[in-house]
Amino acid sequence: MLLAHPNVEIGALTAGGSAGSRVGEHHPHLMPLADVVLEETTPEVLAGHDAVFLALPHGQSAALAAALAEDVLVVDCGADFRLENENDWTAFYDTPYAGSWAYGMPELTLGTAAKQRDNLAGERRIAVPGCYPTAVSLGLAPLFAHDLVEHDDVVVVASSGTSGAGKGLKPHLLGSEVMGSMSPYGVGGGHRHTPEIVQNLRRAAQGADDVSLSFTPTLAPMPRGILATCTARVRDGVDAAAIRAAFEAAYGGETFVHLLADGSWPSTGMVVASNAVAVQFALDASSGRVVVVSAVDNLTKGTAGAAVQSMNLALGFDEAAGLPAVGVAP
Ligand SMILES: NC(=O)C1=CN([C@@H]2O[C@H](COP(=O)(O)OP(=O)(O)OC[C@H]3O[C@@H](n4cnc5c(N)ncnc54)[C@H](OP(=O)(O)O)[C@@H]3O)[C@@H](O)[C@H]2O)C=CC1
Ligand SMILES: CC(=O)N[C@@H](CCC(=O)OP(=O)(O)O)C(=O)O
Repeated sequence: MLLAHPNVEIGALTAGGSAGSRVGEHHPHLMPLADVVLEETTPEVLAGHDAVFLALPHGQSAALAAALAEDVLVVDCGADFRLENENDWTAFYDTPYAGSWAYGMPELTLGTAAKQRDNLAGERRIAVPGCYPTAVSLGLAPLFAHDLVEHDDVVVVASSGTSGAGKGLKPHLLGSEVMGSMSPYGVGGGHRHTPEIVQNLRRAAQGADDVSLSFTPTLAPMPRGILATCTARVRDGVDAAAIRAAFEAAYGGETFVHLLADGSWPSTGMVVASNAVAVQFALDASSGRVVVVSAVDNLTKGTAGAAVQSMNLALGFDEAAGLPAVGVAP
């Protein structure tokens, strides 16, 4: 995305164990960068850039960021600075709590009158959201902002492609284990994205402290994409027109988040390789629940796209610069 960005010149590209090798050995599709040699990830190598993107394993960003100048924009794709509450961090991560930064989800509605993008202009430290929290929070936030659902009866099941787990070797992620099979993980409140989603829904509901969530991730045999199916109990008297109005108020003017036309449902295929979010809902009158389905590409809107969009806002560029607004088909 940065290669296609009109305001960006790429500087140092750094790595861990791969330092010293060529970009083309790891990412052959990045042909213009094929012969660039990856450097060590040190404050010295990163110095002198206007913006630095970190995409390190959790817990490794804080020390590096602290060694970078305060006027340099640092965008962290890891979880290190996403959570405001130290107890939430220590419950799910095993490194010391490092604090929280401005949260890089511009379209998150904060009540009915503000968006998270208002908090990103001019920022120099930004935490990129997790991929599941992106799909789930953008799907549910308008309902919380407009007070249409009960806060304490939210159930989410979401499927992710395997690239969500990174490229490291993991026993359950061998091709032969994943292909032709779907499986749950982190069941029973065990996934570290649960507090991040709750934090976002609380922000949407302007600080409500009674939000609770049952979240179950599942691994799907596809390279990329997340499909989140979210349900919540609607408040008395809430009808489909009120729900549609809430989504239209939240996303009517957005470039990347789309409430689909009636009868059309999100799929991961329709957002692959784009920064788009596809959302649709149905009111299930028999159960008194609204069902919201949302789809994102975990590697675009779910990480790198959100990082570039956040940079654009922080540095005053066109918010959509360099970002693919539509995906590829078939
Ligand atoms: N994949 C996804 O869908 C999403 C990922 N994220 C976050 O983005 C970050 C990167 O994710 P992803 O690319 O999938 O993870 P990977 O595990 O695929 O890559 C992590 C990279 O970090 C490098 N690295 C590890 N330790 C160091 C170090 N000490 N110094 C410098 N580089 C190091 C490794 O480089 P080398 O190979 O050279 O050792 C490796 O390429 C993570 O924080 C992840 O949580 C966020 C949202 C979605
Ligand atoms: C399929 C898969 O394993 N997905 C990852 C989520 C990746 C991501 O967005 O999250 P972080 O940035 O918080 O790592 C997981 O469940 O841990």
